[in-house]
Amino acid sequence: MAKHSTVNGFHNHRNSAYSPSPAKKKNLKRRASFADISGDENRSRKSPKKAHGDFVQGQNGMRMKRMKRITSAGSSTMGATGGKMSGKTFSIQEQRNQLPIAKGKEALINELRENDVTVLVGETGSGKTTQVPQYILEAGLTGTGMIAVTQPRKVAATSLATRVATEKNVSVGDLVGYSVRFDEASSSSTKIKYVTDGMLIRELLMDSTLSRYSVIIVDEAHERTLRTDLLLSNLKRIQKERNVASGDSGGKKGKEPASKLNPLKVIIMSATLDAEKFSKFYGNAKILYVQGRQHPVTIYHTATSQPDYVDSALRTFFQIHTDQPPGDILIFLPGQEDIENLEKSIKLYANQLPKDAPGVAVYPMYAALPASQQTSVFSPAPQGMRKCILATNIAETSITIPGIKFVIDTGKCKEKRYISRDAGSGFDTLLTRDITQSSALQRAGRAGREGHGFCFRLYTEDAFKSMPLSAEPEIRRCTLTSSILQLKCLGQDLEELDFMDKPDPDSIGSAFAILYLLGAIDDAKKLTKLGKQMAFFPLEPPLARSLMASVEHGCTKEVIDIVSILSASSKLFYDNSDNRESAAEIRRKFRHGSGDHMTVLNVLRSYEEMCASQSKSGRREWCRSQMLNERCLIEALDIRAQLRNACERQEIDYNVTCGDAEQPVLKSLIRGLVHQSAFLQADGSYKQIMGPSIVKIHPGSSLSDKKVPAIIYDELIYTTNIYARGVSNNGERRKNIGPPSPDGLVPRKEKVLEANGKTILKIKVGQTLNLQYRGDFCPSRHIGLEPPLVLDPPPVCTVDVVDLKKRDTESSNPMTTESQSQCHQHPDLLPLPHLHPDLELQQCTVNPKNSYRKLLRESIKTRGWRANIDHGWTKKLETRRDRGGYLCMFGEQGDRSSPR
Ligand SMILES: Nc1ncnc2c1ncn2[C@@H]1O[C@H](COP(=O)(O)OP(=O)(O)OP(=O)(O)O)[C@@H](O)[C@H]1O
Repeated sequence: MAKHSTVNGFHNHRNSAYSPSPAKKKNLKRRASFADISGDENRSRKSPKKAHGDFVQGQNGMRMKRMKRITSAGSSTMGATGGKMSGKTFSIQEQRNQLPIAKGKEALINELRENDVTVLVGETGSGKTTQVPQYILEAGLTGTGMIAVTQPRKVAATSLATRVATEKNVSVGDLVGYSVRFDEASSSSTKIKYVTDGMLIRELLMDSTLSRYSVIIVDEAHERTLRTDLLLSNLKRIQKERNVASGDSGGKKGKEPASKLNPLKVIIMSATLDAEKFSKFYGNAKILYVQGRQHPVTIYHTATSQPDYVDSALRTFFQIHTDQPPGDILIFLPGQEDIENLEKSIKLYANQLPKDAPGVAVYPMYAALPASQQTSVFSPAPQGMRKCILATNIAETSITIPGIKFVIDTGKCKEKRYISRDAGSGFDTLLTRDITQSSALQRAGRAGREGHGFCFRLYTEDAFKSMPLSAEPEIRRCTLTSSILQLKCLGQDLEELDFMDKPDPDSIGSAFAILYLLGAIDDAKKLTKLGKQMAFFPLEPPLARSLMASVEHGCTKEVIDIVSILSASSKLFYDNSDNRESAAEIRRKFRHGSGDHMTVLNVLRSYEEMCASQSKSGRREWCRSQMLNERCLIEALDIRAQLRNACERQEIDYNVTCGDAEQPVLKSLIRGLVHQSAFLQADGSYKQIMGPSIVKIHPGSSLSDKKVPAIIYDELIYTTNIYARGVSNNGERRKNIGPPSPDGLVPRKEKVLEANGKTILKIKVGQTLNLQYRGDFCPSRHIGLEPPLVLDPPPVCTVDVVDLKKRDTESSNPMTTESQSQCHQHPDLLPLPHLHPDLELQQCTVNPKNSYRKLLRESIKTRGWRANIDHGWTKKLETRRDRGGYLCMFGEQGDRSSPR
């Protein structure tokens, strides 16, 4: 491979076997409690002193030299297996025995037996994920319980279960199974279950101590997904309940179980983990280290930085393809768009290669693709072709893709991030950014699974060194709505949980506001009956709320269809900027005037009609001709079956239909997407109801060429602009609202009160005031809880009046307890904000933005009202200092806009 030092200007800085980065080595030295189960005596002398626990010498330990010998022998004997089952089993067993972790098996088992919590660090490919569960099972550490191995991604969970089932010579779902969202393969004989971390969190709702499991292995913990963090926190709690009589376990085996519950062992694993941090979180748990990897990976860096990483990946690919021996290539790119572009270019240039050159089979791999298409990458390349997989970081951890010898790493990824802008009013979006050192090591680790591998990094070694060691935990950068709801069902408060890293108070405030709007919590932040029902469905809270609303509106059948499509992992309309217009033309017949939600319903209806008369190939052809993603439809039907099942258990009749009427469906959707609404501005753009962002309708939407007064949307994506995707018209809805009357929402006119010669106005204005949420945010006191249902009348019309003189008495509350509860039950209306008796009034000088003022003026004019809104009333805003974010505006008498 010396030749590679010139490829695309690459430097081979490490001609030796792949080794931990300098930063990682430094980390290892800092360890408090350290045991080397590889049994390398030389290393053991260098290891730092243990802080507690014994230093364990692997009984079957191996030395580095010996490992290298085994390594090279192994690389030449392994490969895609085939032939008879017995031969295959033998070869796989041989393969297992050669894994670095196998040499320390005895020592590892002893450590796991001794410790309730263990942090296990081992290089990629050392055998942690596939072997540790099997060792535990073989050693009888599980008792009658099961072993759960968590994975951040579905594809990893399913492919690992398949691999380990093969190693055990059983079918998937038998001794070895998996459970991922909307898919499960397990039975009463399952002892090892690969699960996504999200699924285990869901299991907590049913069984708060996860009593079915004796061992829970949290794999790839370095990714620090939100769910992993929730799990880590809960596992700590569960161990306290299950393992020890009282106090902190300190990661040590409890002597006296507190109850009859079986004790739980927790193992935290990764190749690139800040082991000390995890150890500390679990009371200085034991850290074990597996030295070595089965096959070396040679890493190359570019001599200069490569700003056009797609072009650079293209050139590197063809240099490998034309110069290097057989072996498949895995290219890491940030997202779908880059993958599609590179796929096109590779196919184009591959056609121009000399006739005798091997062909190229390109496979894209990203989360939005259907599961079956994702798993097709595991099949061998067609005869005489080189497989080229273009993947996002979905392929970064845990998985072994047979045949991969070369990895090209662009050094970029997309990261979900909460765009806060103004606190509490942001949204999650995917942003392209540089990867971390952890990711780079994981990506390199995908080569060298079956033999010597090579990784070409499209960035310099200096760039690698300047990357952060690991990513910011998701809990610090994403919305917390779903997690808070799930925790509420467990009787837990996110703010009070013991996390490795505390979540951001602004994100917590925003999540509470949304849950309150959805009716999942009340104004004391208590879980409502409705919230509990919502959490029962494996859906994001907004979609779960829409489903619940459909019961009231008599359209459960239609809403389940729509949310099933929205919950599928791939997109129904699979197009890009090149074919968008032609695709829109072809799909015109499905288009519904109210927007994308009814449009997808039309598609699903047509698909089902067509399915009744068509064969499998006929269906595929129909979808192809309509430019529809059949995988999404198939998955949606599967999800629908599960949602119907869940409905049955909740005693909800999922067959209730509204026929062709769209209003009930839209009403239900609006109820769930209440916080994802925007209204038209004079310049044709849309302004968020909750939040200050200006958004445009995505060009792929059926409403992109329309200007409706208000919209709801499924998601916002952030590119050159902020685009709303999955858009429907919220306008029809407004006509139905009318003046808020019975149900305790007394018409405002009658609520005009005077206090000390002043008319006191309470105005709900949405979050346009840039108010800050705080950790102890109380939604009902928040002026920003304006449901879009009251868009018309526009925001100024939602003026409510509060008698400040009476604010200390119960009657001052514009909503009595009774009326509040009525409101909660009312499908269309939410309680008006009200003054709380213990509210201390403060003044602050937050003014609405000019744009808001302009909007008010226009709104008032439209309704034929008189108002002098530039004067006076915007000047004062009541707020409570420690809470921020409330409340009332005052105006001099006469300032108030009032109906004619
Ligand atoms: N599906 C598979 N097909 C072929 N070989 C596999 C497969 N899965 C695992 N292996 C083999 O087992 C080895 C160990 O895999 P395992 O997933 O246990 O490693 P690991 O230490 O958990 O590493 P990582 O953190 O990178 O997943 C791989 O390097 C590969 O040789």
